Amino acid sequence: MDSIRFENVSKSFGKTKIINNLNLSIEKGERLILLGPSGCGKSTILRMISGLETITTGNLYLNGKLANDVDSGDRDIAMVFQNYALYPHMTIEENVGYGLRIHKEKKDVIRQRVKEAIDILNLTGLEGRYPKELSGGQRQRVALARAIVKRSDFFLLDEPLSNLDAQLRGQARKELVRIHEMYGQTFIYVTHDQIEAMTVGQRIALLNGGDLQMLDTPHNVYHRPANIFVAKFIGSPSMNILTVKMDGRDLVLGGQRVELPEMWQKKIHEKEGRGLKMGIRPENVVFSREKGPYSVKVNIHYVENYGNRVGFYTEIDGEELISIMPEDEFAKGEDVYWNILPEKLHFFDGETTMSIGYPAELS
Ligand SMILES: Nc1ncnc2c1ncn2[C@@H]1O[C@H](COP(=O)(O)OP(=O)(O)OP(=O)(O)O)[C@@H](O)[C@H]1O
Repeated sequence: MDSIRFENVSKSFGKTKIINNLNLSIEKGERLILLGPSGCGKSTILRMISGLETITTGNLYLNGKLANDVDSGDRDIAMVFQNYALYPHMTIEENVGYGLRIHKEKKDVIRQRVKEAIDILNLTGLEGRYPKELSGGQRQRVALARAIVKRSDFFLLDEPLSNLDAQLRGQARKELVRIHEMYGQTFIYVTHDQIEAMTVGQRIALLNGGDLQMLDTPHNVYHRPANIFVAKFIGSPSMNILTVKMDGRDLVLGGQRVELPEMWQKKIHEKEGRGLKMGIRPENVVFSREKGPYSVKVNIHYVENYGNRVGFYTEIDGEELISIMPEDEFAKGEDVYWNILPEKLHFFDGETTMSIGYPAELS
């Protein structure tokens, strides 16, 4: 049975539609990420699950039961917010146990669960301090401890790491996965950080402008993007997208022709006549001084050294193409071959922007 199910759910504020006919089924115990640009409706979805926001049309089921009109307090939910929302006048221990006290749990149960949460989150020794006496990372762990003591079915996290610096975020990501593995609750995690999405998620729901763009594993979202939006949103620098044309058996780009292997010929010809966009990730763009079986000549316009790798920029018919390679091999102004790797290509319908799919040989 699914644990959370949105069925044709829309949400409007006044006349503005924020969520557009959402159908989304989240499995019990799953770690699902809601990812998308600012304002796409991630927090609104989380708030509808928690009952802090109403549903305009459609149905929401929690553990198989219609929950549209169930009060927030009657949904078995723990939430962690971006600003942690700790009570400043309560000690850490009091903050962590607060939800249990409100629910009138027995004193020894509260004591035991609070101790366990404080241990798990490495807060031992800080029990008597107040939130203002903690670092950002410690406060974030208190917010997590306060949520896990509730042992709720649903664990909702709204950008819980966004106030931490990059190093702490890396540690906290592992911490979150560890906690999920310990308790196995259904975990819904809102972020606009693609690294967090890729590393924490078992599945990612990628949204844009209130529409679900793709729901799949991090691997498939990265390697088999459903459309150009998904392809460009995930990955940094983002996927190169070039406007190309097929002429007979040849792919035409930058006035040059490359005969593609048979597997792509079939796939592309099924979709002919609608304009074609070709995608390739920067790490799969290989430049060389030697011509390969599928090559076009390009001129390097710009070189950027990132320390552990180097970005080479070129243009094809006015569209930018970036290559990320391990070594600083080529100079600005140099002509090189772009040796195209057919198994690393993506093709999209130029009108709908949807992926045309992949040859059977690559699936
Ligand atoms: N109570 C409200 N009244 C009117 N508009 C709202 C309300 N809450 C949210 N919105 C609007 O709904 C849209 C989606 O907001 P939401 O907070 O869900 O986005 P988000 O994807 O979580 O964004 P962010 O990553 O910036 O937090 C935004 O345009 C926002 O301005």
